[in-house]
Amino acid sequence: MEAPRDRPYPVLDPDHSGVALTPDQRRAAAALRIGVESRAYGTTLLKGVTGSGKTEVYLEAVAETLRQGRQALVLLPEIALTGAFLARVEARFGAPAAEWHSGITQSERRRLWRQVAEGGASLVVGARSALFLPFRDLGLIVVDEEHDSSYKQEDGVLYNARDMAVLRASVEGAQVILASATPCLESWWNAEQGKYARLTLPARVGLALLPDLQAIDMRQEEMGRGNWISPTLAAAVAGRLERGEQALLFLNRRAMRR
Ligand SMILES: Nc1ncnc2c1ncn2[C@@H]1O[C@H](COP(=O)(O)OP(=O)(O)OP(=O)(O)O)[C@@H](O)[C@H]1O
Repeated sequence: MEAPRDRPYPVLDPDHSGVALTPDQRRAAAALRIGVESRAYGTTLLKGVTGSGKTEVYLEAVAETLRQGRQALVLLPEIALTGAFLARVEARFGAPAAEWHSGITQSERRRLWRQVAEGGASLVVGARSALFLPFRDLGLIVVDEEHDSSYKQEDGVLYNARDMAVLRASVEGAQVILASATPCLESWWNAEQGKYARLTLPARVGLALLPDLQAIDMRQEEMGRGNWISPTLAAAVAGRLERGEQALLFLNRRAMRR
């Protein structure tokens, strides 16, 4: 007897809602739609500053995949698998996507595994291991924040989900979209070589302004012995504190092992 947990996922409506895209977004979405329509393999690097509307654009490619009756997979770095993204997908397609990550229960896993194989799950949002699900007819893989180091599995079987996505898509006749504001060098090089198509969203949507950025060249700084904060940075922080404001310093948590 079929257990209730093995019921199919709700059907997503590719035309449920959507924002009016900007001309840059429209151009990028049209190129991605053509790729999906081809039902053939292809990889596109979708580059755009934070807030340039990359997600809206790749959701259009997901919509086209659904129209084609094929399945789509959106990979997110583990940490980004938040309710906010799932809520956004649900608002776009009128029903929730299937979720795959380490936090779901064993029975959900079983349900998803079976439904993916039977075609009862048309959109999966997941962490890197979702790449190994037995999709019946996979038409699109989106790797969001493709530069993120959490796509690298470093214990047991070593692999990078970004590369596996490209490999799987080439086997399945599917499209890959690598989305990032700061693509990794490997993807950039593949685009330069013409192996990947490249689409760029040059501007933020709406009135949002980019912050002022300044790179400090440490070779030009007069660093005291044992000091690792440059005088320029120290002065910038002090200036903010004097004005009663706050400052936040980020450190890279994951140092590359040598
Ligand atoms: N054409 C549009 N009209 C109105 N709002 C839009 C449009 N495109 C995107 N937005 C909104 O702008 C914000 C940023 O868009 P989106 O998340 O797609 O950008 P992004 O490039 O994917 O950002 P990130 O790099 O942070 O992932 C979102 O709140 C989104 O709903």
